[in-house]
Amino acid sequence: MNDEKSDEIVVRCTNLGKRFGDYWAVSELDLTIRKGEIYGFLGPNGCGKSTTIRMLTGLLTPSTGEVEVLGKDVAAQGEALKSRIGYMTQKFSLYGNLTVLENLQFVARIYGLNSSAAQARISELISEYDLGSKQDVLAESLSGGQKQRLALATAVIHKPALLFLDEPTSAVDPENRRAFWEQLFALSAQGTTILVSTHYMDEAERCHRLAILEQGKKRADDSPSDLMQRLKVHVCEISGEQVSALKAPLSSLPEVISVSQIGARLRVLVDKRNDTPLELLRSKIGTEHQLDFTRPNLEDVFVTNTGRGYAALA
Ligand SMILES: Nc1ncnc2c1ncn2[C@@H]1O[C@H](COP(=O)(O)OP(=O)(O)OP(=O)(O)O)[C@@H](O)[C@H]1O
Repeated sequence: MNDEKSDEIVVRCTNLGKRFGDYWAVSELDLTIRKGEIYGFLGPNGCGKSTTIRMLTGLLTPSTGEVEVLGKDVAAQGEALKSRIGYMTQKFSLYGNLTVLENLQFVARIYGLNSSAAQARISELISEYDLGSKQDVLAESLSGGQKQRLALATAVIHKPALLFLDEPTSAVDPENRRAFWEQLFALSAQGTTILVSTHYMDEAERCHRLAILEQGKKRADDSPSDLMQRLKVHVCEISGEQVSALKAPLSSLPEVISVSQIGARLRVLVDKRNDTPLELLRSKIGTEHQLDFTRPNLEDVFVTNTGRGYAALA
């Protein structure tokens, strides 16, 4: 995002909900997303990320609520928005039996670019997304990372103001994921607003702002650093011999929200309403192990805003 933060609101929805039969896949969702932001939806499988994105793009009609995108009411003016938004799904909607170049030419035609504009834009994208050596290769023969780059290139061919990415990196390795995020930051710096769904913490941490979703409801919504700062738990770490034996006794403490093992260490989240967490844990584990506070991370935010953590701290 540009350093100069924009206040222009690109997506606003209130009380958004979607019911399938008796089941509310999304409910009571309020969102405000500003120009140039990379806004993340973080949540487990089935929490309603794709359903929300499909409602925001106008592909799915909401059961409740209103959605305004780029200043237009999606229900009434959805058609006018199509040329201003881009959408990339986890399945990379590419034509496997067309080459890289043919995929780009085809999508350029769909968006109504005339042939000289299309040619110029396609050469720009081929160079920007490093597809030069692959332009005559069938899309189905590309590697996961190359498919992802081509899918992003097709999603932005018409320079959309708003880009929706539904779990765009689930099929690629960490190096490709990092490179992909560099491309997202470049788009954001040019003013493109990006909404990205993910269940990867490292990816969520890169977003300017995040909504944590669970069972179709928004549990929290802020910048990753503010979410970490506002944690309702103390984050403690225990190291030493055979820490796994400590898991059960620590979990039995009502003040302990979660205990998770990371290698030879235990990460223990203690309700912040307890003022003396180290004393509390020490009383349970004895004197053999090292015990101290440690820096919070986004996983702590996730654990405390979903499931048992959410119920215990609400
Ligand atoms: N067309 C549909 N008919 C019935 N139920 C649906 C439909 N689409 C989604 N659902 C249900 O709504 C819930 C939310 O689904 P959604 O695909 O939005 O979740 P998600 O967070 O994107 O999950 P994932 O990470 O697995 O893609 C799920 O329980 C799903 O089964």
